[in-house]
Amino acid sequence: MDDGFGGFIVLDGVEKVFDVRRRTGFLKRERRRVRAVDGLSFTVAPGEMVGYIGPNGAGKSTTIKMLTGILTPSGGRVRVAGIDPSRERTRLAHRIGVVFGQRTTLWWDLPLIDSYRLAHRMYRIPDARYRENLDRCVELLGLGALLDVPVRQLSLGQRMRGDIAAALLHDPEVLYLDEPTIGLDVVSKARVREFLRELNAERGTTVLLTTHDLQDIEQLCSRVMVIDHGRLMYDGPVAGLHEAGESERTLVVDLERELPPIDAPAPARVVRVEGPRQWLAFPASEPAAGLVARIAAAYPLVDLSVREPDIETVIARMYEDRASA
Ligand SMILES: Nc1ncnc2c1ncn2[C@@H]1O[C@H](COP(=O)(O)OP(=O)(O)OP(=O)(O)O)[C@@H](O)[C@H]1O
Repeated sequence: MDDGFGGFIVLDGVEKVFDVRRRTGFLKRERRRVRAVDGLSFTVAPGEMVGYIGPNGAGKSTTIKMLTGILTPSGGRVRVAGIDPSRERTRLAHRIGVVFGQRTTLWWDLPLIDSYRLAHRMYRIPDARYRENLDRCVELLGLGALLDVPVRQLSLGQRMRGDIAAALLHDPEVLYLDEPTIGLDVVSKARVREFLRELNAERGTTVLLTTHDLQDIEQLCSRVMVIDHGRLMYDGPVAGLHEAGESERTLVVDLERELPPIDAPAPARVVRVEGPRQWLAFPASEPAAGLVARIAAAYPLVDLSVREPDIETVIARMYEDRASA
């Protein structure tokens, strides 16, 4: 639903200030105001899948909490599906799903299926709809063999898939994901990403994704927002983020023997040599294939891998660029 302001999720000049009291002596207390979100405005259209990233303490969780109605903004206006989250938290709960990678909403000592049965009753999901959604999640997330296993016995990847299913049984139109791939192995990450891609494509679910893993964003989102000190620093395509931060990937090359630094075509260049291993930096916006082919043709190559830039580095470089502009 559009609320007349051109978005499904709308933030307009939103602020959140925390009053923090700190003990500084026997009877002394110091009051400090933390401006966690500082005049934040953005809109997300229905069906968009948007990355929401920033360094630690940037204000991401505070934003998500205001979007779910857990926290009330100190100023400005928030609307999700036309609903003011802090005023109508319960009504909104039927329209949104939330997954926190670091916490589970599942019942720890009970078999996985019991948490789903509870959600069925709590959200008053019609029986046929519940069955259909459960079957779909079980199939796509590979939960079949896990339904009767107590949650505490699940691996992190299994638990995360279980949590994602729990957030989707009531057919939410919006899904907030906070670090959904944190701590997962490569296979589990790929499975979670594939599922989210399908969910977004087939159901048109609007997704707001918070993560420290740049690959989550690159593989899932066409748009990314960067927040720092509670303010929006960047809002645009993922490729533009690399350009804005001039971020670089690293090609790690293992040669048969120790050799002088590889003669790489600019702007790629060797940044480190350790015995037969060499590290080459190259622009993240360019594919690695050409560089790899050139090196493979001219050098005795044993192995290679590509390392992605991390979000903190990309954002740090954005700052450097702005400071020197
Ligand atoms: N309940 C609270 N009381 C006081 N200060 C808070 C509270 N919640 C958050 N803050 C402060 O607000 C700022 C933003 O925190 P927030 O948790 O939103 O950041 P974040 O971007 O989610 O960080 P991270 O990536 O570490 O989770 C931080 O300075 C944090 O210490």
